This record gives sequence, C-alpha cells and structure tokens, in this order.
Amino acid sequence: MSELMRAIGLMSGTSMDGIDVAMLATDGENDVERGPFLAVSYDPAFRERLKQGLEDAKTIRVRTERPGILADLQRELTLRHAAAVERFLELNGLSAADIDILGFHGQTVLHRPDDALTVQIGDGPLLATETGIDVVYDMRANDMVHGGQGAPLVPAYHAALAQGLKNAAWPVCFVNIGGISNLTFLGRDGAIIAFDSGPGNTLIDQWVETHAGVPYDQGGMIASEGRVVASLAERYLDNPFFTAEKRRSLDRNDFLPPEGDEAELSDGARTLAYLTAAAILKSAGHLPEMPKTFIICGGGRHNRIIMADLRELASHHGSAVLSAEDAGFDGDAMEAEAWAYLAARSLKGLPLTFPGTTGARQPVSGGVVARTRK
Ligand SMILES: Nc1ncnc2c1ncn2[C@@H]1O[C@H](COP(=O)(O)OP(=O)(O)OP(=O)(O)O)[C@@H](O)[C@H]1O
Ligand SMILES: CC(=O)N[C@H]1[C@@H]2OC[C@@H](O2)[C@@H](O)[C@@H]1O[C@H](C)C(=O)O
Repeated sequence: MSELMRAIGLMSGTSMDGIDVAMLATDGENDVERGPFLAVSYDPAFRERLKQGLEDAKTIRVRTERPGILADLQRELTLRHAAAVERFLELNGLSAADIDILGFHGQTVLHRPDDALTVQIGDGPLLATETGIDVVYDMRANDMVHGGQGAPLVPAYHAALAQGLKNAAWPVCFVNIGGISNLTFLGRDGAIIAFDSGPGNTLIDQWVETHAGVPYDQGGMIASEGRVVASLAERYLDNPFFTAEKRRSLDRNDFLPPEGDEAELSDGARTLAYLTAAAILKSAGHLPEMPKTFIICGGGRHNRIIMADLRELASHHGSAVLSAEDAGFDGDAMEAEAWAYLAARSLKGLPLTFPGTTGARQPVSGGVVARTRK
C-alpha cells in the first residue's frame, strides 16, 4: 500500500451557494478514507457579486483575462477559501502542518468547450500563501489542451468510491445534481463513461428566486404544489444538447429559466424539477446500457420531487435510485472530496480525465501546483 496523503478539497460549484470543504486520506488511487466536511455559505451580497462576475466573464477570449470586477472578485473568492480552510482546521483540531495538499476548484465563470475555453477564477499561489499549505488548482485546463471538454472531473473519484460499494446492482451510475447535473457510468468490466446530463438546480433556483424571492426550493415544497406543464418540459427536452452525437459539457447559461408568463410559480418549479429528472434519464439513453443502480449526490437530492420523478422514470427501465447516503457516502461532500482526491492524483502525475469521461484524446493529468514558501 502506498503512503496516504492528507488532502483537503475545496469546491465552489455552479450553484454559487458557498464553499464545500472536505478532507480525505488517500493515495490518489484505490485507497480513500473519508474525513470531515464543512459547508460555508455565501452571503447574498457575495452571490450577487459572483453573478456579476459571470456577466463580466462573457467578454473573455483568453483565459487569463480578468475584465470588469473579475480581478477583485478572484482575490475576494480566494481569501474566502483561505478563511474556510482556517475554520475547517480549527473545527477539526488540525493545523496547516497536518495537511499535505489543498485541491482548489475556484469558481467557473465561463465554460465554452466548443472553443476549448474554460475559466475558473481562483488564485492558487495566494491561497498557498494565506493557508501555508501547498495548493493544486486549475485542474480543468490541461484536459482541454488534450481535446477534452474540461468537465466533468469527478468521475475518477466516483470510480474509486464504487470499489467499496456493497449490494448495489451493476452497472452503477453516479449522478451529481448540482447547478448542472453530470453522471458517471461504471460498467462491470471497468468501463467508465461520463458527461454532463442537463440542467440540475440552476433553473429551479433562478425561477424561485425571481418569483418567490427564495434562493432555492427547499425540499421541493414549491414544486409539490404544482403540476408539470408538458409543453414547457418538452421545449427544454427538445434542446439539441440531448440528441447531439458528441456529448458536450455545459455552461451554467446554456439553459435559461422560463419566461415569467410561461407558468405560475409552483407549476414552473414542478416542471423544472421534472425536467431535471427527465434530462438525466434522457442523457442516460446515450450509455451503452441502462444502469441498474443510480446513486444520487449533490444538492438536488434534497428536492423530494426531483427524487420521486427520478424513481418513477428509472423504474420504467427496471433501475433503482439510491441517495448517496443509502449507498454509504455523503452526497453533499462528494465534489469537495473529489477535488481532494484529484489533487493527490495530480501530485503523482496520475490521469484526472479519460477519453470516456471528458473526451480527451488520451488519459491526462492536470492541475498547477502552488508551493508555500515554507
Ligand atoms: N434542502 C434542499 N432542498 C432542495 N434543494 C436543495 C436543498 N439543499 C440544496 N439544494 C439545491 O442544491 C443546490 C446546491 O447543490 P450543490 O452544492 O450540489 O451544487 P454545486 O456544487 O454548486 O453545483 P455543481 O455540481 O453544478 O458545480 C442549491 O442551489 C439548491 O438548488
Ligand atoms: C466547467 C464546470 O465547472 N463544470 C462543472 C459544472 O457543475 C456540474 C457539471 O457542470 C460538471 O461538469 C462540473 O463540475 C463537476 C464538479 C465536475 O467537473 O465533475
């Protein structure tokens, strides 16, 4: 058994709800011991700044450009990550010297795989200086250099976790319902296929924020009072994304929320919850075979309507739907854990992505290391 690294992963996802912090002891290969997790929420004012950042990023043509507020925002975001690490260490009775590496995702502000352009703001060297811990950051870029979509990157971690699964029927499919949803198919023969599967929570979040002034539909309560507007759901599901020959990763703005007059509040939330579930099943139609078990991670699994729709749609294929917890994992921590795992892999020069996950021409490593001045 090779030596385990203590790695902390930091994820600020497309939902822009906060920073997830998770720790692993891992060799970056098959050995994974899951540690503590902390979620640090962004305040509404900072979420608004992130949204402005996404707007300002639209003019970026070269990935190092930081127009508008982006240079300032990058610094603020990085300092918030440093504070989150400090809090995490304090809560768990740890110090910087106990940690080998931080895996820093940053915030995606632009993702245009067709132009081989992906931009995550986040200053790795500043985070290393502030925390006193070495940092691996910018993990998506090298994949694009090698012909990949730059996302999803979590599949390598899903594959490692799947080895510990007990009593799940294979093939297994991990589904992350974050802002955008993505899935990882794992075949009995070791096959690994992954792609973004459609809108996750972003449309629901934007819809209920605009029409009810709340950041998300807690538990799917608003949706539970509505009915699916079939024409609206069909309009989304007719998007060429679902039938394109090549699987393509998504930018947060690839799908936009309905116009205000297309549904009333609860029908809109109900329709978008259905869309989230139906998009996953429709995308799964591109897999070599229908998974026998879907394992659901990410914030969307807290929406009971999404989960009920998923169970219903999957049952037509004889597939079971489990929450990450049913399978023995932590569905809120998984992406941050993945960034810890990927950082450990990056340090060892192991591949982060594969032809079957991002479409990269060959398995490729990635990430940039920022060393502390210790
Ligand atoms: N209790 C809840 N009920 C309903 N929805 C919830 C609940 N908690 C979280 N969510 C949804 O989950 C979202 C956050 O999910 P998550 O943290 O997995 O996304 P992310 O990591 O930001 O996105 P991505 O995986 O696309 O990068 C919230 O924006 C909200 O829509
Ligand atoms: C460009 C980018 O940040 N993509 C995210 C986004 O959020 C979900 C989905 O779209 C996924 O492709 C990816 O994140 C996860 C963590 C991944 O790379 O596996």
